[in-house]
Amino acid sequence: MRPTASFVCVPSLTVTGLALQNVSVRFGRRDPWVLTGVNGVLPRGTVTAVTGRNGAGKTTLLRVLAGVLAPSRGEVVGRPAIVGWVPERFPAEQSWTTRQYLTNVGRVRGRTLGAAVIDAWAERLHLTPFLDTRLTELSKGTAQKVGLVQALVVRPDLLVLDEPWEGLDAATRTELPVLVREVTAAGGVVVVSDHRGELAGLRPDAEWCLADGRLTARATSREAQVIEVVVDAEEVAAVVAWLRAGGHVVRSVEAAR
Ligand SMILES: Nc1ncnc2c1ncn2[C@@H]1O[C@H](COP(=O)(O)OP(=O)(O)OP(=O)(O)O)[C@@H](O)[C@H]1O
Repeated sequence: MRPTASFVCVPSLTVTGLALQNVSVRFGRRDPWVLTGVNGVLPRGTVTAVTGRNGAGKTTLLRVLAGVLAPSRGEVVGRPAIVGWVPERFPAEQSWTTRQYLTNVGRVRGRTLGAAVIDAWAERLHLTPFLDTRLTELSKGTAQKVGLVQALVVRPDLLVLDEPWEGLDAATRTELPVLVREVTAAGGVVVVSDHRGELAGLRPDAEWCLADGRLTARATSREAQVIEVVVDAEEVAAVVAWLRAGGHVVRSVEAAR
């Protein structure tokens, strides 16, 4: 049977800010409520972690935020125009090659993604050898990386990541916090779910814990320390950019004594 095409695709709204207002979800009229009256604000330029045990409703909440699931009650206000949605399992049952898929992602989202843009993203996530491979022939981890790229390549103002570590190799896991901070550095909102305690590297600004359909939010306390770093003069710009992308504050740059 010919594989069917499916994009990880979300609706667009042109509004500012992002908040959940009394959001409740159940999947059938007789089903139990998965989320009950959830409220929360996601400020621009921040990372929010959604935690909770298996079945607590993390994926459901993320799908509502991304706009791929309509809440039964309540609403999401201020969803930005460009949303990157990374589902827990990338739908790889499609006949396109990686390059064709990413090109079509751009078309569906109203963007022309030139070969150079796709090549650059592929190189960054070590996907270059797989650009001409059909999605159906990719390993699970490689398909997950395509899932990551399809969300990032459109430069999202809201990036929603559902258990993004699943199946990723060590190099991509290390790169993930840098990718996330590039979105927040541009003023974007990032929401990420986790049930295995892998969030430390992302250094989220807030944690939303789900239990019994309700949400407990808390700001994460991060103790700051100041370090002095000596680098070659020609590397200053690159190192400053890298530190900022990682969410660090660069206080000053001065000549070494
Ligand atoms: N499409 C659906 N139809 C019916 N019930 C669903 C559907 N999607 C999720 N559920 C139910 O909603 C509840 C929450 O599921 P959800 O996937 O949001 O939890 P989760 O916290 O992401 O779990 P996990 O950590 O295992 O991924 C579960 O009881 C699940 O069975």
